[in-house]
Amino acid sequence: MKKISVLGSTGSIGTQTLDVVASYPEHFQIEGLAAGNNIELLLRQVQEFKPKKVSVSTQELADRIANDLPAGTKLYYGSEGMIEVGAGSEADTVVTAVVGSMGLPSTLAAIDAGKSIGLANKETLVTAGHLVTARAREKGVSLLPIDSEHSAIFQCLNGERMEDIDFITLTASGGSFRHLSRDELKNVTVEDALKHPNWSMGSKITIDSATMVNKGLEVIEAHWLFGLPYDSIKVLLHPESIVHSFVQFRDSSIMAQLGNPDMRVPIQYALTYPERWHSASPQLSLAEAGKLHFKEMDFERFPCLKLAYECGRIGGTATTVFNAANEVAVSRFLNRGIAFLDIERIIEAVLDQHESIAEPSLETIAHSDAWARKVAAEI
Ligand SMILES: NC(=O)C1=CN([C@@H]2O[C@H](COP(=O)(O)OP(=O)(O)OC[C@H]3O[C@@H](n4cnc5c(N)ncnc54)[C@H](OP(=O)(O)O)[C@@H]3O)[C@@H](O)[C@H]2O)C=CC1
Ligand SMILES: CC(=O)[C@@H](O)[C@H](O)COP(=O)(O)O
Ligand SMILES: [Mn+2]
Repeated sequence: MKKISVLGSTGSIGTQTLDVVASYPEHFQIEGLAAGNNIELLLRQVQEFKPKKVSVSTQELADRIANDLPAGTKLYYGSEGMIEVGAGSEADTVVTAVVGSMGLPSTLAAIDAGKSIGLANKETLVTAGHLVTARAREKGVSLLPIDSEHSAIFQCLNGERMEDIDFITLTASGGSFRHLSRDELKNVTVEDALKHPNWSMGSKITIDSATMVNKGLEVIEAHWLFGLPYDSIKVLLHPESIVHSFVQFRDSSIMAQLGNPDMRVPIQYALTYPERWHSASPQLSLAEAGKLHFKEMDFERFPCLKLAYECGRIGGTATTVFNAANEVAVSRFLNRGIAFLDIERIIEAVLDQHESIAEPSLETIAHSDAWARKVAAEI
């Protein structure tokens, strides 16, 4: 029996993780569930999966559900609550499915407690990749990628030697506005931005996909997960999202991982690795897919990707600030406070005011993250 805790159980990745768990009740057991504000869904999950520990974002929400929990379920709240549900549980694997750099403390705590990490929360690696990967190495803890592109690369690298890699390529759908010119982006709406062509995901990552920040975050995520220099990480437009990513080796072979756009596949792989179990996800038919398309990335059309590479190459707190400025800008856009193109304008303006600090401590990262959020909120 594999014991699992899910941080962000009520979100897109969280609910799909529980779908996978529910399809193998004899092999998986839920130890802990952490949600933000969606207490109705959390309570339904508690009834179904009977976790020993649950957490919500605030004390007020905890008070509201305290009497609705079964006697054996312990209740926590806030950042400490998430740590309790992950690191403080009996789980073997903690799935990090919250959004944003707020997932960093609970991820680090879970690593310190020796838990395997099913890593969806890419912002933690962008914010503090050197600390997360160093701690995981020190503790002998696996960081198993859930992000579809990174799961693909991880699968392609199985049994391979790093010195045989020429480069890896992350595929990008192009997002909701891939058919629009930069001029046409001026007046796009939040509703249109939230219509991803291939994937059904949470709102923040869907906006990141439209700005191409998501691919930028993923380039930095790949740098930390696979230890590759930025020159060896490429991005290619692939509108169908069927080839999830690929590796090009020095003997001119390419290894790719393909499948329908369905996150239950990489989630399940992270939970069953190194085994492969039957999946409820429909098999991909290449005959039905017919043609697959690929196109070079246009960095002028998608300047946020260029910015992400620049920050990655600078290193230190540059990526922390890139991520934090983006989180604030996306939230302002989703709240209808700014226009779509203001997202990239804000990220750029915050970065212009930042001098990167190399090899930052956790304290320096927290300080840079907070500084970037304050500046991004006031632009
Ligand atoms: N969705 C996808 O297909 C993919 C997502 N990812 C990454 O996975 C992560 C999760 O994304 P996604 O599932 O789309 O996001 P969602 O917005 O769908 O879900 C976010 C989850 O985080 C919870 N949460 C928010 N604030 C808090 C808080 N203060 N305390 C505790 N929990 C909180 C939410 O709770 P509540 O709803 O209860 O408020 C929810 O459960 C992101 O880092 C994303 O980049 C990566 C690849 C694919
Ligand atoms: C499902 C997943 O992994 C997302 O990160 C997805 O990749 C978003 O799609 P694009 O960023 O390619 O539009
Ligand atoms: Mn992805």
